[in-house]
Amino acid sequence: MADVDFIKEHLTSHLDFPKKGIVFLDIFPILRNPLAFETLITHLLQHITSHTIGLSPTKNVDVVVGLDARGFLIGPILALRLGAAFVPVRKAGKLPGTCISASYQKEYGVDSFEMQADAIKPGQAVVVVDDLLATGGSAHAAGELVAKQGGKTLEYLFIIELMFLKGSAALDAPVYSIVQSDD
Ligand SMILES: O=P(O)(O)OC[C@H]1O[C@H](OP(=O)(O)OP(=O)(O)O)[C@H](O)[C@@H]1O
Ligand SMILES: Nc1ncnc2[nH]cnc12
Repeated sequence: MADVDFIKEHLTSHLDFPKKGIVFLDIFPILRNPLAFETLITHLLQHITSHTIGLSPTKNVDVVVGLDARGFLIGPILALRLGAAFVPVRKAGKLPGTCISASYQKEYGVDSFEMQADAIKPGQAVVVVDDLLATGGSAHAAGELVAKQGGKTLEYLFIIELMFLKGSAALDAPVYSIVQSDD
């Protein structure tokens, strides 16, 4: 698809960042180009509204959950255009008020995520968005936080999926990624 190729052209890779042996895929060149950024957002919205299982003409996405930090660049825009709430999942210690937490292992370390305790209401339909799926640890922890509040994750959305890490196997809902990387 032309739009996928156009998005792909704006990804760059950085060997040995942030640690030796990691090939870091950078999405920021997409955001530097307004047409590429618009293409990305339109692609994801088109996917959500026409393919996300659990949606129908009468059933909408209630909440877009975005992961700290690069999920914050995409999630709020999707939420606004869908007429949905945006809820951040942040690294531990960054959110005020009562929070729920979940810890996770990622491609290069251990971390803990938090969500504000009243952010999602039982039964709400949720999509979780981030820039990249690696081991699935981060997205799994986010899904755990959604489930703890009684939300229903319909789908996990990413710009890039590192296929060799098989992160989608860790998740409790379908995964959609625009670009699949094998190395
Ligand atoms: O599937 P996983 O193995 O959990 O890895 C994916 C996560 O790793 C990266 O974020 P990172 O933890 O580097 O944090 P940052 O966004 O604050 O840089 C990326 O943006 C995802 O959130
Ligand atoms: N290889 C990678 N590139 C960018 N972000 C990542 N997060 C985890 N692994 C990553």
